[in-house]
Amino acid sequence: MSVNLTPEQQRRIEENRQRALARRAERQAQVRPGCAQNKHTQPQEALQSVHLVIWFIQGPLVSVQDSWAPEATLSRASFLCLIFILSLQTQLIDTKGPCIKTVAPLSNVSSATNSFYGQLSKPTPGEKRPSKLPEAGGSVPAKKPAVSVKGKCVSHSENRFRVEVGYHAELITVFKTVPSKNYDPATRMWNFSLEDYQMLTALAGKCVVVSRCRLEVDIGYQADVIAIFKKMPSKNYDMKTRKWNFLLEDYGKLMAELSELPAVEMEPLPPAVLQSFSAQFEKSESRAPVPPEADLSHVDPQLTRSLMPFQRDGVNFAVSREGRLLLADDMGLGKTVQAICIAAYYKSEWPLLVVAPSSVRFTWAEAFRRWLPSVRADSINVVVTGRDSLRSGLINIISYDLLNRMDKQQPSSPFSVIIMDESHFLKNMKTARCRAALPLLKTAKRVILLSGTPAMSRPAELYTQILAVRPSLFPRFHDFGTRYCDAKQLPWGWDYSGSSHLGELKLLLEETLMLRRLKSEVLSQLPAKQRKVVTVTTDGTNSRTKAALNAAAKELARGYHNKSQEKEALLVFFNHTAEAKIRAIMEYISDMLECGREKFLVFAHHKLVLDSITKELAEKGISYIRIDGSTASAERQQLCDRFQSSQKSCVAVLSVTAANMGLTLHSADLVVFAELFWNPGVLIQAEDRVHRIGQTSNVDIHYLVAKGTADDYLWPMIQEKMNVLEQVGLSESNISEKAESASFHSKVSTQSFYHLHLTSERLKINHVQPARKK
Ligand SMILES: Nc1ncnc2c1ncn2[C@@H]1O[C@H](COP(=O)(O)OP(=O)(O)OP(=O)(O)O)[C@@H](O)[C@H]1O
Repeated sequence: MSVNLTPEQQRRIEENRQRALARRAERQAQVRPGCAQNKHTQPQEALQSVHLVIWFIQGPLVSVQDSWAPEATLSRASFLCLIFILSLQTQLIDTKGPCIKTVAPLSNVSSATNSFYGQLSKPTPGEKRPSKLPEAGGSVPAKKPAVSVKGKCVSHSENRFRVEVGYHAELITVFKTVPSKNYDPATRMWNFSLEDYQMLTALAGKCVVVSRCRLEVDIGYQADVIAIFKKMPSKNYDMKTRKWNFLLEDYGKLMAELSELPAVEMEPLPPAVLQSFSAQFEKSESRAPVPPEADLSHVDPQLTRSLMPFQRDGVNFAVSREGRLLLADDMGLGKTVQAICIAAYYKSEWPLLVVAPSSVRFTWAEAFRRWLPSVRADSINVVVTGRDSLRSGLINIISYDLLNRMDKQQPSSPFSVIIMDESHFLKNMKTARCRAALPLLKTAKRVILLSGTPAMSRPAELYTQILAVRPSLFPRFHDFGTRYCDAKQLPWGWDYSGSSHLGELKLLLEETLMLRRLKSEVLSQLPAKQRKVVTVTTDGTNSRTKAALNAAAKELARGYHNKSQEKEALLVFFNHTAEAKIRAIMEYISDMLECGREKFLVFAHHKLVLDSITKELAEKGISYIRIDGSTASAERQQLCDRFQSSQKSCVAVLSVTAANMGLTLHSADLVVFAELFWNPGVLIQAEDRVHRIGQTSNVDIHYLVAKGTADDYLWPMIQEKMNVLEQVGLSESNISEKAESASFHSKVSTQSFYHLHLTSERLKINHVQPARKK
């Protein structure tokens, strides 16, 4: 519950604050006589400054932002359980050195809305800080490092709070400057009036880039701050976000002015942002310059003539970035052909290395033969075993896993042009494949990363790809993690699994290294994709399976402290779910065939499910292809060709993990997900085997979801991850939000009946049959 401060209380707070500031200025002048007149003299013994940061950790107790606003609604109770960090500037005294002017920005302040900086660390009103324009890799006023002391603010008595913190001499000096100070010998702690709370704290804020040319300031209310905002030529107040935004070219001026305010601490933009938008800080332009047309006269005309206009733009972008980019076009937009053209532009620097998932190595060889007929077929070397040479061809194609083994044989890399297909394979720095690939990428002059889903679940997965293309942007993962992964320090270490400032990350990637076009943007003629969630039941499964399913559900529901135990329990539940869903899956497939859907894809995860489907299709005499982890790379293309050219009913039974990429199966227009998978990127990739260049019909995607199974956990998890990817521009649409919903009840159930809330006109016609009740 919050209690509004009366205007009188607010006035008194402000008066107290001003009085305290004046007293402090006076005292400093006494302690450092030279300093008052001459800012470049420093006292011998006085403490320079103390920097106080307070973190609210108990959200429900306090309206954090309000707590520093003059019209604050600050709860008295909110002082309970406040955690603060006292950061002491430990600059030592040097008679000849300059007086303190600036304070280091605290790197551990997590957000503008929940942190306070101590005004006592600030220059006194008479002191001036140097105002600087941003420099690449630097920030606005340089500040000295601070040391943090952790403690708590706790309710002491009515209208008073006490600070629970270990002994710190400098801190005590600060406490003694607070007008309402009182030392309680019983608790052996200092306590203060609530009215002096603001004296100990300061308003913290930060800038976030919100468009190519504008930044937004995230800060609480303070009249002086608003006055500065209003002075900025490019000021704009966004009524929706209730925040002020400015052109990037005003950033230096804005920061310099804000740094003059004693009770305000602004966190500067990260160096990577300053570096990426450096031209924008000079003069902000809303439109990115169009890359000049690259001279492709030396590339095979067969290839250049076939490029679609957006693909040609992709090549121009790559050349304008000197052959280093992450091409993140939607699946099926022809990244392969663009990559081949970009690599061909740099042919004088070959041999070329292509690293790809093992399942698509031969597809790549085929693509080179098709698009670059000028390269002799025998100069294309597909590495198949660890004993093969990696350097024998002009074009060398190898899988990620083999690369790891080859890397040990061949210490120095001869490759200056490298294509990394499905570059999200590099998402985990700790994996052997990533460790093998990064040194190669480091020495290569041209780095062409391809992925329709560069991050499958969270922003942290982008880091290695950014490092590969632009190593100078975030040399340290932690810097990336604190800004974009909502890094949190937990008792066992840092957690980077979150996400933050996603809009800025998207802009930064687009500005520097990533090109991503969506099908909806560039292929207006490509038909729509319609998703439907079909609820199936597990009725009719045998009692043993049901019992196992229920036991697994209970096990998961009991709650875990440990994430890995919880994951394990979910996996067990997922396994039992597979078995419990088999009957419903089979009925759904039969129904699709019965109602005239002749060709479609069925994705499943468990071998048991894949086996059951193929067994039943074989028994019914329905033609099918199957691609799973055991299918040889060379055989996959033949199976796809068979499916693509088949004129009669044919079902492609595919493993969601082994067949979600590198395949073109657009002769079908329906994809059924018999099982879910926790990684939304994998699901979208799988969908796009059908929704790609060459598709002429609307595409239907059906997700079979069973209530009371692991799907209840997986579906929301997928949705949540999808939301994050959508914000960073790496997913066109949220699977579940845009999906229509339908229910499909098993025929064998005691209540079995067709209850399909059908959405597609075609299905409606086929399914409007008398309800088949038992
Ligand atoms: N300019 C073009 N002319 C003719 N066919 C093209 C062209 N560009 C792409 N295609 C065809 O479109 C299909 C999809 O291309 P490709 O496999 O390169 O897409 P992708 O973006 O790499 O997809 P994924 O991310 O799913 O691997 C392929 O069959 C390819 O041959």
